[in-house]
Amino acid sequence: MTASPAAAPGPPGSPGSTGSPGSSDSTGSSDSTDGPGPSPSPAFAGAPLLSARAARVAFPGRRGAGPARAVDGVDLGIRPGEIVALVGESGCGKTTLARVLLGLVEPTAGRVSFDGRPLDYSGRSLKAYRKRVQLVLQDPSGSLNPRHTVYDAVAEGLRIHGYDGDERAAVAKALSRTGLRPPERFFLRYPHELSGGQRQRVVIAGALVLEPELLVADEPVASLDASVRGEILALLLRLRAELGLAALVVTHDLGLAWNIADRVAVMYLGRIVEIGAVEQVLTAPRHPYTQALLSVLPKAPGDPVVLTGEPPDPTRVPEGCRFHTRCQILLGGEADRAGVADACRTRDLEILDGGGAGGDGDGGKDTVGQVACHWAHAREARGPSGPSAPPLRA
Ligand SMILES: Nc1ncnc2c1ncn2[C@@H]1O[C@H](COP(=O)(O)OP(=O)(O)OP(=O)(O)O)[C@@H](O)[C@H]1O
Repeated sequence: MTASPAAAPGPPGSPGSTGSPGSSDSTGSSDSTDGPGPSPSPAFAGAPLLSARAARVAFPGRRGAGPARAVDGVDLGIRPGEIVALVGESGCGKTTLARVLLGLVEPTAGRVSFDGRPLDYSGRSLKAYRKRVQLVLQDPSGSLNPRHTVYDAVAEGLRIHGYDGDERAAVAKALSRTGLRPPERFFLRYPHELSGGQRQRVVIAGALVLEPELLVADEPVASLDASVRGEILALLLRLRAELGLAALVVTHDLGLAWNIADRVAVMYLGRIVEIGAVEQVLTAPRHPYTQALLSVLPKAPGDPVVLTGEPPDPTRVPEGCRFHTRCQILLGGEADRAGVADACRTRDLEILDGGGAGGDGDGGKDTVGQVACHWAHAREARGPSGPSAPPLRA
């Protein structure tokens, strides 16, 4: 086991609460990485493994309200072996988007494709799809049945999918992959006999046993002690290195995104408003919303951006840029000075994500590459002599 700094790293100014990959738990496994910070991003080439194109999900609204546009025009591609972190405040649509990508919710518009083929929502092919894309939930205590042994918990997926190979060998292999070794020592244990980190490994083994190509991990370390978070992050990175496993990691925690992701997608009110390499998005954010999220981290430079205006409500998505009613750039007059205030109030932008390869300006009228912000585009088009970078305050 590799010793690692006690404090987690994270983007500049992060609280350091995530736990860096390589910190220890009692598992006796050997997950470690070369140290804190974003792992060097491999080059991801070729077509996305999993993609959403203009995906929308609208739920019936509360009485008297319009439909809740939980996912409202999302374009995202995840390439084989790539780890994408999906971040944003509570209620922005992260879980709904994750459920769309898992095939648990059929989009009301747009489409999801896997391996180049649109998802078929009829029973049999959906079942086959769900083998290839597995979910890891945030709370191992909640997702493990206390009356099931580790063996049964891990074998459950095999039984659901009618696996006809050597079940015992498959369970042992999955447990081994998560660092629970020797696996047989864990077969007859119950969840209450395990540490939190070991329970999360069992949950991950239950996902791995079907040999998926992509994991959707919903807050995978949120319920764990800081001391074991790093172990689980290191495990996910090791699985990517060894198995080429891709992952979408849904999280509120920008420190976690920094530690694990190749790219970060920032979601606001049902739509991805910025996406890019983790180093770029978390150290040089282009969207005012991303800037605001980063500004409230405890050690962030400058003053925190206090977002004013109506809290986001998916039954009342504003006309124009969906962030404009709270945008510190528009409200502070910067957008006027850049000559884009009218566009902010009248035109929303939709990101076209090529799964890591896209640049800006690759779309049609109201679509852009990596940041959905008129002001950011105007500023960047004018270069260093254009309007200055925003102060990180309201
Ligand atoms: N089944 C549903 N019926 C109606 N509205 C829903 C339903 N599921 C989600 N919503 C609404 O859709 C919006 C997005 O919810 P979602 O759970 O996807 O957000 P989230 O970003 O994952 O939030 P959190 O981080 O708190 O889990 C919320 O306003 C939520 O109230």
